[in-house]
Amino acid sequence: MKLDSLLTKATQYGEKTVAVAAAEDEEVLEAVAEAIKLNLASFLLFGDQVKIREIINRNHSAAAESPKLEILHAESPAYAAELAVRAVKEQKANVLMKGNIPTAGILKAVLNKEFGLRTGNVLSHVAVFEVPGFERFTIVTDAAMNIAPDLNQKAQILKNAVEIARSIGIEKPLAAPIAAVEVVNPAMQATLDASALTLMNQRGQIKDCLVDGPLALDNAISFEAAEHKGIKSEVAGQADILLVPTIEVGNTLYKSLVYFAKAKVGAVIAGAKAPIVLTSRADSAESKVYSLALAICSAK
Ligand SMILES: CCCC(=O)SCCNC(=O)CCNC(=O)[C@H](O)C(C)(C)COP(=O)(O)OP(=O)(O)OC[C@H]1O[C@@H](n2cnc3c(N)ncnc32)[C@H](O)[C@@H]1OP(=O)(O)O
Repeated sequence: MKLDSLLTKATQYGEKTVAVAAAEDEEVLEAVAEAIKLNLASFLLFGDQVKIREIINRNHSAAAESPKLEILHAESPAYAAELAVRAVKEQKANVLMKGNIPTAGILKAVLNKEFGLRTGNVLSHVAVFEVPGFERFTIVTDAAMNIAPDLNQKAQILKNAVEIARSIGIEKPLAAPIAAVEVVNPAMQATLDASALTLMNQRGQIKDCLVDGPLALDNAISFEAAEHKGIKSEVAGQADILLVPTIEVGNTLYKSLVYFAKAKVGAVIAGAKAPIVLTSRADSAESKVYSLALAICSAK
């Protein structure tokens, strides 16, 4: 499947609004202008209004006059994050997007007890990849938020990924909890958690997906590798979701796919009251637009 299909899908959800925190950022505004051109959403831009206006007038004259764009001044990036988060909480916007503010800064606003977007669930990062040579999407979680999740957190991270998969048309995703080996080794916590998640799925504690693990990365995505090991599994060789054991594994896999495999990616933080787009400077403008499309598809 192609990430371009999400651009079409995202336009079919009626008018959605994205609140951008600290929007005074060249790359973020490039993605906003492109999203407006594609008719993906309307935008509330919180931040330094002089800088925002200057960037838009200089680089995006078509978007400058668009009724889909509103600029709301905030004295500091932290205050812009608070205002953007509040706009989502008050349902003036359906999606939150990070601008020129550190990741930890916006996540702290999202987790704020008074005005944040907590639901009681674990929030987690879900990345959807279009990998050259692979027909299906590959979903990696969690590459960017939860550092070393325990079993309970992994179960919730998986549920978040299943929701995202279903929002883009994968009705019953196949999920592989990834470890270094495909057998249970009591010395490797990832294999113990993977087998518990598999049983939780069989007992109906994790729904709307098929979980089988532990699987090593090769058995999860390659039929040949799985066959070579004699693994009998409905997930092996065709996993839609790769649930990684730690942020280091996920982050390295994410960056390997982008830099070595030239994969395209869109990603969101799921599990909050609304999806959150956390782009970084290193992301391409295309990737930022895919992330916006993914967030719009998964917004309630
Ligand atoms: C893949 C490309 C993009 C990247 O490379 S991004 C770079 C890598 N990512 C990162 O550096 C972020 C890694 N994560 C973190 O730094 C931290 O976990 C994070 C998200 C900032 C939260 O840290 P802190 O603000 O210090 O939070 P804390 O642990 O003190 O907890 C404060 C309250 O928030 C809650 N919380 C933290 N993480 C949560 C989660 N995932 N889901 C739901 N709730 C969560 C936590 O339970 C705590 O609640 P309470 O105050 O005890 O009620």
